[in-house]
Amino acid sequence: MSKATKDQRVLPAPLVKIFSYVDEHEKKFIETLSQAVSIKSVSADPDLRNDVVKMMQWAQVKLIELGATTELCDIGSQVLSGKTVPLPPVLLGSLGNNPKKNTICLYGHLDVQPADISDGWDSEPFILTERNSKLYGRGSTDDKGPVLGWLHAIEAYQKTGTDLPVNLKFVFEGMEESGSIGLDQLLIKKKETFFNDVDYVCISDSYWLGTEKPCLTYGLRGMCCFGIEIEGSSKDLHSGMYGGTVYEAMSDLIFILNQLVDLKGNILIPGINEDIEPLSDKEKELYDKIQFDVDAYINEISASQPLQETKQQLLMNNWRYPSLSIHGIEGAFSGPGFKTVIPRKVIGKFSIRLVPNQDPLKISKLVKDYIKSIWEKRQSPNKLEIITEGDGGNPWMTDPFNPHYLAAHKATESVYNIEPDYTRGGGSIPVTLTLQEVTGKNVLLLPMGSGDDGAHSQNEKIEVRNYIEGTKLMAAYLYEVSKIKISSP
Ligand SMILES: NCC(=O)N[C@@H](Cc1c[nH]cn1)C(=O)O
Ligand SMILES: [Zn+2]
Ligand SMILES: [Zn+2]
Repeated sequence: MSKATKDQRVLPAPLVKIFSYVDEHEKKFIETLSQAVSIKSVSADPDLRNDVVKMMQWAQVKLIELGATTELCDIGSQVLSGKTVPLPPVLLGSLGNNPKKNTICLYGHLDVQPADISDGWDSEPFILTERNSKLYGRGSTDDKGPVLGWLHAIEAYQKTGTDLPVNLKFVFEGMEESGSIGLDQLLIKKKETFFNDVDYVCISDSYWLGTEKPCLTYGLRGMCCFGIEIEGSSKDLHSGMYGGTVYEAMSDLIFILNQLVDLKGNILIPGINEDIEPLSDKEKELYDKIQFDVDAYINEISASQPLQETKQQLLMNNWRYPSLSIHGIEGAFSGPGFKTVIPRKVIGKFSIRLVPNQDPLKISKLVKDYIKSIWEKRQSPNKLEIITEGDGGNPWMTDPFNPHYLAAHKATESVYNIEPDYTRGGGSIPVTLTLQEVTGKNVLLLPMGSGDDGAHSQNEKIEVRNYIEGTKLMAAYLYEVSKIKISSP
């Protein structure tokens, strides 16, 4: 038995039951997301490291409840803000080992970006709050909602008595928002064992371009994070007593930060654009076809105007050219009012998003050489140190015209009754290229959330529609990907 969807597209019979189950369990699925959001799994904060561990253990219980075999893998420790802290374990899981079924590896992350109501949230970031069919909370869309989507899609198969048509391998980490430190080494170690029978990899950790049209993501930028540490004295100083008598660390830092990028976003580091792939006519055409409303994009964030005039230029700048962003200054006074102090040590933090062909190590060297050359000119007696976070993340891009993307395309049509757009993303998921390399198989990025979800920002949310239809999309994807005939080598 099968059922026709709105525009008479025929929905395969197992999906009819599964979709109904998902609709009937909307409240329960939201409640589970609310539990996940309540765990403050901020990977950047050493004081919250236990919460990230708790989050990983919570997810392990969920996988076990679905019948998966699991392992929490120790990946060592890191030095964070001067303290040695253990890295959160990576959760690996397996469900099913039928040699006749395709094996799909699902990756997601359970750590989140920092958040505090004082940053300007309208409700507590770690209490999932529903307003106008939108679920607000840190991690709701990045990436706890999508991870739960997979678990709920599997539950829907099981509870409706539908045979899960694929074997699954799970890779859930707790350090993605902090450079995925330690993950690559573990995955490379497991290449011949855990990953040896994987046929496809799917990651749900990107977003639609806009708010209405579903997308399949086929490219991501990479990333390098830097800290410029300048130390001027052994303690903060009264600016009345010491102002005019010492070389100030903050002025040195601003001098450097101001020479990284110009008003139009051009990166001022010599050689930075050397390896960027030239734009072909074929690629140029792709940007014309994409549905993207520049005004809506800019209005949604209440910015005054875009950096580029046209849709095409804006998309290219976000997807195929590198960008440099300055994020903050550790050690600088940032509270209300005036604290008339000269900070003793400041760390300016910035990152560069990298594009295909750019190598994080090469870029790192260019950046360090450039900062040293500026520092030389400054002739300050203060101490300078350049800090990097991990090894940086590689950019990733795939050719989406293959059976795997076609399966996701069909799944999208089953749920949304519309063909997805094929888009790239400006963000980074460092593990994408590693998963492609350790499995030797195609990686698909299947977004659940919408372009205005505000990941990393105040009032991050996922719409109930995206959460629930996205769960159906994952179930439909597992159905479609199971149908791909893979010839044995
Ligand atoms: N949803 C993916 C994501 O947000 N990734 C982060 C990765 C990151 C953060 N710090 C270092 N790497 C991103 O900012 O793109
Ligand atoms: Zn994410
Ligand atoms: Zn993120």
